Amino acid sequence: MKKIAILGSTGSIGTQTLDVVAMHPEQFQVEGLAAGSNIELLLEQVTKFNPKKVSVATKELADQLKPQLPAGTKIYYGDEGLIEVAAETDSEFVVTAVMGSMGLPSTLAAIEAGKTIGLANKETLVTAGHLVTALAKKKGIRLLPIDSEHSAIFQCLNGEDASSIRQITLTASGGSFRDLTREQLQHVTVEDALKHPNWSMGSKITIDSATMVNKGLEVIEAHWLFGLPYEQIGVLLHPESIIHSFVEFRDSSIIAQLGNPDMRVPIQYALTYPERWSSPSSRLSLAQVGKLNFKEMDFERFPCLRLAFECGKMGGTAPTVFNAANEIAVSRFLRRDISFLQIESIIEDVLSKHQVQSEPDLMVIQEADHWARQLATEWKQ
Ligand SMILES: NC(=O)C1=CN([C@@H]2O[C@H](COP(=O)(O)OP(=O)(O)OC[C@H]3O[C@@H](n4cnc5c(N)ncnc54)[C@H](OP(=O)(O)O)[C@@H]3O)[C@@H](O)[C@H]2O)C=CC1
Ligand SMILES: CC(=O)[C@@H](O)[C@H](O)COP(=O)(O)O
Ligand SMILES: [Mn+2]
Repeated sequence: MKKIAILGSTGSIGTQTLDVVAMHPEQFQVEGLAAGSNIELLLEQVTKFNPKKVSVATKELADQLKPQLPAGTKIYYGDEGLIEVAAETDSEFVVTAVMGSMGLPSTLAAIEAGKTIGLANKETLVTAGHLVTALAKKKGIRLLPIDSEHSAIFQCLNGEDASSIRQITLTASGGSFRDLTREQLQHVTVEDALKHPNWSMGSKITIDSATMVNKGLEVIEAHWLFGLPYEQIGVLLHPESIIHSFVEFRDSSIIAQLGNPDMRVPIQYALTYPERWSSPSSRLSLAQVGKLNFKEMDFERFPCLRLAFECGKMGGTAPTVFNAANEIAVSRFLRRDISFLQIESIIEDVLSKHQVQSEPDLMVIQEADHWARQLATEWKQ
């Protein structure tokens, strides 16, 4: 029986992780669950999975939930609560599925405590990839990808190392507005942006997909997970999201991973690695699909992808600032405070004012993150 903890259990990845757990009740024991403010759903999850520790965003929420919890479940809150669930349970495996760079301290704490990581929270690796991967290496900890593209690359590699690779290619659906011109993007709404063509996900990542920031974050995530230079990481537009990503090896063989878009597959693969278990995901019929489409990425149409490559290559605090500015810009767009195209204006403006620091330690990373958030919050046209 594998003992696990889930950070962000009430979100899109968190609930699908619990779906996988529920399909294999003899194989998993849930030791800890951390949520933000959805205490009704957290309580349902506690009733069903009986964790020993839970955490919520604030003391007020913890006080509200506490009287309803079974005697065996302890409750914590805030950043320390998240770290408690990440590092201080009997779990051997932690799924990191909170949204944003707020997941960094708990991910570091889980690694420090010797837990295997099922990594969904890509912002953590973008913000401080050098610190996370160095700590994982020092502790001998595996970072198993949950993000669909990275799970695909991981499956294609199947143990082969970076020296066999000519290039990896991450596929991109193009997001909610892939067929719109930049002119048309001026008038799009939040509701339209939230309609992803292929995946049902949390609102922040759905907006990131429409701006192509998501693919930019994934390029940086791939750099850290697979130890590849940016010159060996490509992106290809693939509207159907059937090929989740592929690897071209140095002998010119290409291996791709395919399947219907269903996050339960990469989540389960991370949880059961190196084994493959049966899954309820619908089978892919290529005969029914008939045809798959591909297109070169247009960096003029999707400038955030170009910015992400530039920040990745610059390194240091550049990706930290790219990510933090984007997190604030997306939350402002979702609050209808700025327009869709102003998301990229904010990222560009904040980056243009940033003095990149190389080899940043955790404190420098946190300062850069904080600085970028403040500028992005105050940004006006
Ligand atoms: N959704 C997907 O298919 C994919 C997601 N990812 C990545 O996975 C991560 C999660 O994405 P997704 O599941 O879509 O996001 P959601 O917005 O659906 O979920 C976010 C989770 O974080 C929790 N949370 C928010 N604030 C806090 C807090 N202060 N303390 C603890 N938990 C908190 C939320 O709790 P609550 O709701 O209770 O407030 C929720 O459980 C992101 O980094 C995303 O990029 C990667 C690939 C695919
Ligand atoms: C499911 C998943 O992994 C998301 O990150 C997904 O990749 C979003 O797709 P696009 O960013 O390609 O629209
Ligand atoms: Mn992805």
